[in-house]
Amino acid sequence: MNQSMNIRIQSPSPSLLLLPAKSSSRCTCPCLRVQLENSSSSNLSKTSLISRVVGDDKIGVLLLNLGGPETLEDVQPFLFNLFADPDIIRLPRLFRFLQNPLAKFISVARAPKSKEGYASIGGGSPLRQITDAQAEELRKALSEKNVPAKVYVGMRYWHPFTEEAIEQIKRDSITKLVVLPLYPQFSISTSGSSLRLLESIFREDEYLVNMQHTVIPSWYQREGYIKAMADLIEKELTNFDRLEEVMIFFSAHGVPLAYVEEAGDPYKAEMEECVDLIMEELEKRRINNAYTLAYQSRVGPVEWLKPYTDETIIELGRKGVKSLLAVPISFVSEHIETLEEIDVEYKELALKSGIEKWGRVPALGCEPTFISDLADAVIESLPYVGAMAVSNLEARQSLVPLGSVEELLAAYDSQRRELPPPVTVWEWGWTKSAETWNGRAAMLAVLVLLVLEVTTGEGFLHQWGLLPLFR
Ligand SMILES: C=CC1=C(C)c2cc3[nH]c(cc4nc(cc5[nH]c(cc1n2)c(C)c5CCC(=O)O)C(CCC(=O)O)=C4C)c(C)c3C=C
Ligand SMILES: [Fe+2]
Repeated sequence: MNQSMNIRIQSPSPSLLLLPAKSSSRCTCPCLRVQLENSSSSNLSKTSLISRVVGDDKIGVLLLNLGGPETLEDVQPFLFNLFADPDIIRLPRLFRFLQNPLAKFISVARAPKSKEGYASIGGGSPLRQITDAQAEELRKALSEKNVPAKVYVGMRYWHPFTEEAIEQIKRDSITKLVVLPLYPQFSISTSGSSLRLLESIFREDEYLVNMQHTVIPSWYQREGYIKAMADLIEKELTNFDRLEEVMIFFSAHGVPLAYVEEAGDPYKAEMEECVDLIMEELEKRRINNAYTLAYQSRVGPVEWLKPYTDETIIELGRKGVKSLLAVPISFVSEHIETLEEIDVEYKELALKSGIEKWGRVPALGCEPTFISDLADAVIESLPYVGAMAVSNLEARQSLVPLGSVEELLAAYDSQRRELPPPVTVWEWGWTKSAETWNGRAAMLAVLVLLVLEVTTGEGFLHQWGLLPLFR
């Protein structure tokens, strides 16, 4: 949808500038392009141009990520933070007051199963450690490209929280900031949620008003990233005896279907395009294997993006596929859903379903081609000085459809406003206020029942077999 998405969010103040993440090898980013074009006539080296862009500024890069529990005790509060996010559990405006009680309920109900998963991968998520390492490698890569920068990590649901990173950015007196979500593809539930939080922090902070900043909303189309993914797949294929018979199985984290179909989340379109680009790159290397894309890790009772990974594995086994290479595609670090769900659960399912040889491509982590490409993305997106930034922004806007992310978030919000409530009880009343109070009373009653169910282990959800849906 938005291969060259770039817009300026029209927020009160300050605005977040969203820039496209162009490929370094065919950089069309006007700010740098203008500079580089000028350079050939004035014989300035690329290095001195970059140092002119950087000037006396203190450059910061903020990596946004999900965060994960570091110990088993962290699991329930981490899940609470996740489910308390209105971009993860979407309640109609009338029922927003139930967001936290509901998050409490679901986090308590889900914690035992999640803890088992985290216990099986060593007692906690590796996400903080890996993201810190990526930040350090990115800092080094930027420094090698003559852009001295500090790189910060801001997690959405666990330490170091985005708020903590922002405080450090202020303490370090950063003057130019590039915001880089570590999700290759944009989803309302991941980058969207982090950017929404960031916008609310920026809006209320006087220091941040004066700091230039740009956002790279997604970067799945970058040549360096695509090549790095193709490299990993190519290497892993060599572990199979008859590599031309291996089915390349892209498994992406799912999102509820309504995000895409009703709220305009570009996630599915970006994911499909990303897979196509990787396969095109492999074809250039004469690797023409069959491939498929499916979605994993669904949570809760609603429909998610299909096909589901588990159902697809069973189907492939039934069709006689014998060798499968799983490729986690929506995330660039190892995490619970690669280490436990793919490596243990899906592998077991595949072997049971008749697949004889199973392989898995590792997550990118600190792979050098990838990190170097991220550094290029940052350099191409550096907020540029004063009026130049505005005129270049206008130039950029003429290259691409305007307002993609803004429209996306606006569409999402308006859809949320129009959503019918999850239960119809609030329509009992015959005045607005009666409706409101009827609704609140009914939801509270449901909550009390839910809490009783969780504490006693008995009740209507268990009877209807619904509780396991949260597990
Ligand atoms: C692109 C990646 C991700 C999308 C999209 C996404 C959406 C999404 N996730 C949940 C619920 C849970 N996610 C959990 C963990 C988790 N999610 C992602 C990535 C995406 N989520 C990662 C990388 C991780 C693992 C972090 C780690 O600790 O290693 C969890 C907790 C784990 C568990 O209990 O299974 C939940 C719950 C929803 C509801 C959602 C979209 C609405
Ligand atoms: Fe998730």
